[in-house]
Amino acid sequence: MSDSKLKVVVCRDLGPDVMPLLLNNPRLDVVVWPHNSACERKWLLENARGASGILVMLSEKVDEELLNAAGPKLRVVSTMSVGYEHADLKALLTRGVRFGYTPDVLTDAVADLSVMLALMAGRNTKETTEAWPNFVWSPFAFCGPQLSSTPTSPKRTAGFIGFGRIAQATFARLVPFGFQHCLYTGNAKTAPDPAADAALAAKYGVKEVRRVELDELARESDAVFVLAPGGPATYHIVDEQFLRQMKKTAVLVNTSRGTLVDSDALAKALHEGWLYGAGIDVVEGEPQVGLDHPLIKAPRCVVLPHIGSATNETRLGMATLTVNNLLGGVFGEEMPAELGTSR
Ligand SMILES: O=CC(=O)O
Repeated sequence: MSDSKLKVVVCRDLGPDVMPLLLNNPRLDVVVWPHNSACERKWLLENARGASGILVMLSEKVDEELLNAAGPKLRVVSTMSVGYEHADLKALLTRGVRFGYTPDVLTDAVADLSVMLALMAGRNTKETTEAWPNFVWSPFAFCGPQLSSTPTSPKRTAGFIGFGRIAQATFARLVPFGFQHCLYTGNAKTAPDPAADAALAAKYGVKEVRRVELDELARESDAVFVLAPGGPATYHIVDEQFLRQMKKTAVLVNTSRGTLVDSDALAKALHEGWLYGAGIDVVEGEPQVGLDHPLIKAPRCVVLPHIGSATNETRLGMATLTVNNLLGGVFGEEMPAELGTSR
């Protein structure tokens, strides 16, 4: 490596549309993990030495060990994710290392998938897709609760654990399904704000947007969406007590982090019919999830392999933003989405 070039380490090849932004930059020496799999820790620690920038995925832990291995030239870590539980922000801050992430670009894709999972959970998708070749049609086979409101059951309430950008985009999609009530749990450190709730209700043209306690949300919601960040504060926030209070016709959707839902409790709830169904994009223990995982075996439970943002448009947007964050940090310029400054 020539001394005048800045070294950047990239933990996944981001493909022909995005990699040239790095590879064609004459001021950079680019080191890329050469396999289509999660980057090996040993390789990362060895190659990080002397790097000015590191581009990571959710699978790479950004901790003291990695920052020490990189050393004092490190200026920026850029993650291709909106979540950042894998990064030790205190350790980054102490060293003055900037951190980029990918908010906003994935909001619509994850909101789309959240609604899709709510529909799939109520319509027995797991059982129906496994029905052939022994399926015999009958009038009430596979019937489940309807997500949209009906003349005989007009009221629909959505409950959101976490009410950030993705949750609000999800609610906007549910309004045409007849959801006139929106309940959400807020950050315990901030006070409820009825005026802000009334403004949101007016924005969506619905009867109610209201911050509530977890118990009321469990009792009143027809569809519960888990959309809060992971970490110790939200660990198993959906537990047996929560699930026992849900309506028997309700569905639960988790598109945030597997750790928010107690998998054993949810499996038991589905086996015993405390709620109707579940749509899960993130599970505890991923990506090492075997067929013996309690949620894979649970009835009326659709489990996807963490594909919330997996559309062509969104993943390309995320990859481009991640690289632009890296470039901004490495060259001491503005980063389009720097944690702490971008929102
Ligand atoms: O889970 C996905 C992300 O954090 O981007």
